[in-house]
Amino acid sequence: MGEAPAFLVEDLKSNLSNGFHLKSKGCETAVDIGCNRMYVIGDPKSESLAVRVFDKSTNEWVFPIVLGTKPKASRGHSAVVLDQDRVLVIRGDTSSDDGFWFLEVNTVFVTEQKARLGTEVVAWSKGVIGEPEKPIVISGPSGVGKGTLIAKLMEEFPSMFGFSVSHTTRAPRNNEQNGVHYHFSERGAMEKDIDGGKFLEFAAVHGNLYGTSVEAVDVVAEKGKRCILDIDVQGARSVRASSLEAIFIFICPPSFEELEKRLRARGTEVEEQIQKRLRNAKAELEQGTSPGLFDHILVNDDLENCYDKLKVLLGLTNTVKTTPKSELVHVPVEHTGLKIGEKIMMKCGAVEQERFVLDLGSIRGGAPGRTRGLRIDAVEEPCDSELGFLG
Ligand SMILES: Nc1ncnc2c1ncn2[C@@H]1O[C@H](COP(=O)(O)OP(=O)(O)OP(=O)(O)O)[C@@H](O)[C@H]1O
Ligand SMILES: Nc1nc2c(ncn2[C@@H]2O[C@H](COP(=O)(O)O)[C@@H](O)[C@H]2O)c(=O)[nH]1
Repeated sequence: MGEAPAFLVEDLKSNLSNGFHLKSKGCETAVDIGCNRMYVIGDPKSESLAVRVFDKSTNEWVFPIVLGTKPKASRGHSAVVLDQDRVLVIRGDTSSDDGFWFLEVNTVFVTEQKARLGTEVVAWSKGVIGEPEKPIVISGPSGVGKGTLIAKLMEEFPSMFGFSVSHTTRAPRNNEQNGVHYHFSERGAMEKDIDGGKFLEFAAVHGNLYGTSVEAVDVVAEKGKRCILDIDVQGARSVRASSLEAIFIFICPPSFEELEKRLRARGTEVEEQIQKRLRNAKAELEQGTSPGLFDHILVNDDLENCYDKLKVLLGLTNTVKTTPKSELVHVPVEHTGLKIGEKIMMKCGAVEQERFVLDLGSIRGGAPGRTRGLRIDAVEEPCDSELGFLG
């Protein structure tokens, strides 16, 4: 689909038949993606960018289920239809690290959710400039030492890594805090959230439900940190199949006997649970060490030795690496975006001196995660006149 810059609510009024009246003013943007569908983004009463759909074939409003972390309402926004699947929403008065959001209306993920939920669904995916470091998925049987290794990593590199706090229906252990080690949840509430599409992955593990919410990963990314997920093999397989590109590491015990010893020595499980976890460990070890799922396998024999190997494969030896921050660009309240091929030509401000090009040519991912690989390029002067847009 070609260029389709945003138009404001006044335009929408004149486009809608049957005298439909919109009460709100100015804070809404309507985009027509074809197929008799008009998406209205924004609502002055809402703290986030709300979405509703006008079905032109029935002249009725549809209020979709909105999945993903929603962008906060901003002082002005615009929208550019990218294709029949996605709309790029540009928030005004923001910096570029929170300025570009994708509203997915027909992507594979959204289509699946529509079929599953039997209703209209849209999903937000935040646009990330550049190539952030991939999240790290760590799996392995219970008691192998995943948590111990992760704790060491977080302690040595506190500004670099953030832990994805999972939800679980398991009861907390004595030393565990809600919201820190897990979000301890009622099964019903967790199942409802799973049905509502709030989870990136979930699995029944040792008789309880565990899952990674999209928000858990977003919270870490929001802090500019690299996300670590401690999840079981089933969860790792789901993440592999999702749009989240991650590094997958499987931790093995030196022997089954040692695994049992560690699990017992930890003293957190009753005998029945220990037996269950050891039974499950056999299958996990088989799946985890078979080719295809994990990128790296580490044997946690001597803890320090294993930790050193983990640091080597994460490129952390010798130097404390900091994630390079791409240069931030300010997106003012007044701005316009025009789609030309894979690029969005941005002109900013009342006098339109600030200009840049948002390059979508390498984007990947998308809901239920983030859309990565956006690039901001400076505008080269000759293209102003060629494009007849900026000059
Ligand atoms: N290399 C090691 N040698 C000896 N003991 C270890 C080693 N690594 C971890 N441990 C100990 O083993 C026990 C289990 O470790 P940890 O709790 O980190 O396992 P886990 O894989 O996170 O388990 P779970 O999946 O049940 O959360 C802990 O008491 C920990 O101190
Ligand atoms: N699929 C998922 N597995 C998870 C998640 N969070 C933790 N886990 C795994 O569960 C077992 C048991 O953990 P415990 O804390 O009860 O000992 C362990 O293998 C974890 O890796 C999750 O969000 N999804």
